[in-house]
Amino acid sequence: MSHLDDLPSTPGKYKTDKVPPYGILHHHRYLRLSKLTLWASLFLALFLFYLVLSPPPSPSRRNLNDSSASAPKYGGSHWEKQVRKSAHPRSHGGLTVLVTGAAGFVGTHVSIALRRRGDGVLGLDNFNRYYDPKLKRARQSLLEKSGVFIVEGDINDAVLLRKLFDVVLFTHVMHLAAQAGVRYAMQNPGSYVNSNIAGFVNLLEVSKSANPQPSIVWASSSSVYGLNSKVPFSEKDRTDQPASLYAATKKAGEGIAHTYNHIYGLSLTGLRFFTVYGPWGRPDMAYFFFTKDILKGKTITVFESPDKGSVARDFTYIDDIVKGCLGALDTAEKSTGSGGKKKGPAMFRIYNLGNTSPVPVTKLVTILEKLLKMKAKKKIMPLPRNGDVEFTHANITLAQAELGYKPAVDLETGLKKFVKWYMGFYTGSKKKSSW
Ligand SMILES: O=C(O)[C@H]1O[C@H](OP(=O)(O)OP(=O)(O)OC[C@H]2O[C@@H](n3ccc(=O)[nH]c3=O)[C@H](O)[C@@H]2O)[C@H](O)[C@@H](O)[C@@H]1O
Repeated sequence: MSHLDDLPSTPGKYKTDKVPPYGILHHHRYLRLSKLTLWASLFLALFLFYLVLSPPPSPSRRNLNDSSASAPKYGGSHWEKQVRKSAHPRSHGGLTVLVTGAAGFVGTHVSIALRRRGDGVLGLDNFNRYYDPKLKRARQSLLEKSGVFIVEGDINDAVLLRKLFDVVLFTHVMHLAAQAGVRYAMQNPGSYVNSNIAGFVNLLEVSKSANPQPSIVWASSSSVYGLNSKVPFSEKDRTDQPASLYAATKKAGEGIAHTYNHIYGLSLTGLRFFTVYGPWGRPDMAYFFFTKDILKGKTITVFESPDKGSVARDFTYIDDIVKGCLGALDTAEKSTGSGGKKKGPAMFRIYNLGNTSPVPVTKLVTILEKLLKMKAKKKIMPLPRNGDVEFTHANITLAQAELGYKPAVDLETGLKKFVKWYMGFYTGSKKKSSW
């Protein structure tokens, strides 16, 4: 057995042996060992010297989703000024909100709504390439016009997050940055773990250590109901049968959030969104790419359930979702901890934000055909085993009672607004939507 075998596996517990006081043989062996130790120390010193001198790895390189391999785009007095200005509320008593995923679909709408009513909003987004970053950049321009600055960075970058909390005393975090999409989870499972689990934990870690701790509202998903067949879905129903990795990471997020609420006194509110759609939406969602494909004369695939029935979704219009998000922010109590220490129990809430009227996907197609004045080329296919569930239907009693949430837009009205925006944005049609 070499002396190296004696090294304990736990770092920091290693103690050097004393000089053996016996026998010449042992003495020679000791001299050889001392030389070895000397060389090892020299090598260690050089290695440490190299570590001190070499720059830390760029956070963007540690991040699977990041769109750029360049150095982080933050820091400096000009940057800090922009951050402070954007986060500063214009109205007395306004909130100071960090919106993660601000260049995303829901993030853009929520940021603009907050800014319009006088709250301070700072955006954070990594502009990844899950879908066309040009759309995200267009949303960014829109936000800039409203006075919302987006910091380009990742929720996994703890140094950046701590910096933001140093510069601004956020009262709230609206956490919308996530790897979305149900079916893509089969292609890129790591991205879901990276954003929806690791990124969320990173944000919670930084938030729990902040002083004051912010109140956090975050996006969960209707997909957590998975194979639950009891309708409409109520927050009390079982959520232990996810049908996709996406759903599993969103469900994990709810458990993780509960832990941080329990241990650190963070005020946390999870919103289970039900298939959100509307202007500036996500191109990976069916209503969006159906529109694109119908206009191009391309065949669309419409899934049907195993009993040949239609698959249905509780499609929820973006403006209704925004009202639910603002209601959640406004009713969120303060976190009770500070600097990583819990001082008392804090609120933990979960709400469904749906529309309460599921619509078959076949009906969605019929409405689009009418609005686009074009017949869709349809291919009906049995629902593949790709994570999709057959239907969703929200019970919103709780959100109605506690957040004042009241969805008001039906699918036809909402799609009309979406199509108007789509034509204006992609085809340059004159009939542009308001923003
Ligand atoms: O409610 C939610 O939590 C989720 O809503 C959507 O997920 P999903 O409802 O699956 O929305 P789409 O991907 O737009 O699909 C809508 C419907 O169209 C169907 N579909 C989709 C794609 C396709 O080619 N054909 C088709 O019939 C799906 O099976 C589904 O019933 C979002 O994409 C998720 O990010 C979100 O978390």
